[in-house]
Amino acid sequence: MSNQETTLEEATHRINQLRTDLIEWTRQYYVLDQPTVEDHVYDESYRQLTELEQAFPSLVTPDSPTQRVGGQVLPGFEKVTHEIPMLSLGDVFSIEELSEFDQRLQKSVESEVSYNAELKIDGLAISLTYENGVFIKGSTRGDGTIGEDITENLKTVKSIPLTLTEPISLEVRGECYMPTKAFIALNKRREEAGEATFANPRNAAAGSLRQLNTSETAQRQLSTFIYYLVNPEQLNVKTQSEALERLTKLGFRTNNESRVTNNMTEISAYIAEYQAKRHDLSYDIDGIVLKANLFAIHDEVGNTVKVPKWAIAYKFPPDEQETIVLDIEWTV
Ligand SMILES: CC(C)(C)c1nc(N2CCN(c3ncccn3)CC2)c2cc(C(N)=O)c(N)nc2n1
Repeated sequence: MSNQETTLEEATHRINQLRTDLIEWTRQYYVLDQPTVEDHVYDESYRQLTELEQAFPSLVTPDSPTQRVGGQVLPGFEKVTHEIPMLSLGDVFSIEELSEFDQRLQKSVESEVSYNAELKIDGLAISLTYENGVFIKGSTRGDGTIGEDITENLKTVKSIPLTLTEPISLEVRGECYMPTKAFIALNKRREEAGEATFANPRNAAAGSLRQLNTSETAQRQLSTFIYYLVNPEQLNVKTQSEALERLTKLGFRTNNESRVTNNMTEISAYIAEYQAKRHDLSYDIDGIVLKANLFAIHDEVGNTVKVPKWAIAYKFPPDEQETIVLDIEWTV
């Protein structure tokens, strides 16, 4: 059927169906890592949606997948103030130090402290704000109080939902990262083009989000793991593990390897498991993050100026690969 014969009503119906399908297929592929349609099916629907939106521009919506390709060259990035500061994390480098942290925390609260153990993704911390379920602002952590508005770049990151499954207003925080495969391919392209390569995926992710040409960001295959719900009481969520489940239901990509641990034995087992599995993952991690699971404990112990007293990062020792590289650089 050629466009001039398509009435506005038919186009509206067709565009709505195409957009709904493409949003769901994007979620399955980029959020759940469980695609259900072949690429050519996705591509054909995407082509039809683009064609119809060009013929009927009034029918384009902010959450249409066609709005994710970027294409603007931004003059710069506005500053954003984080109303609730993005804290840093204290870190420890041994099980003994971790145990001291655990004992200190256990002593300072009545109840038994269980922790939500999470992989520490080696990316860039971001904040995402939604109003009535629509993505309206995304920013970098910056110095924790002032970050940069990178909304247009984050719209090109396919695992970030442009609309939530519920029309609620909230802020979430997480890590934006470049999967190892994308990092290797990017550095290969840059090397072939005679450009400088990135030292590691974290730098590559940071460089990709700082691109003023948003279509360049769109090609960098960035992904996200969301790990923090600001104001969990607003959603009547009591623990970190529950918050992650809620974030997943809302449409965010969360990391499946998180686990509630009830004592140092379980924590040590989690650390050993992921120190061994570290290089089998499709992304870089540099340790694990332990958070008191009950939010009531967060309120009870509070934060210091920079870091929460209810969370700690355990950093893995640099593995032999990193030290060898260091040696080579050192000798050179
Ligand atoms: C919400 C809290 C503060 C407990 C928190 N803070 C984090 N970070 C703070 C320090 N950050 C930071 N970044 C740059 C400079 C200083 N600090 C980078 C994020 C977390 C990072 C990860 C991760 N990487 O996978 C994670 N699973 N949970 C986190 N949770």
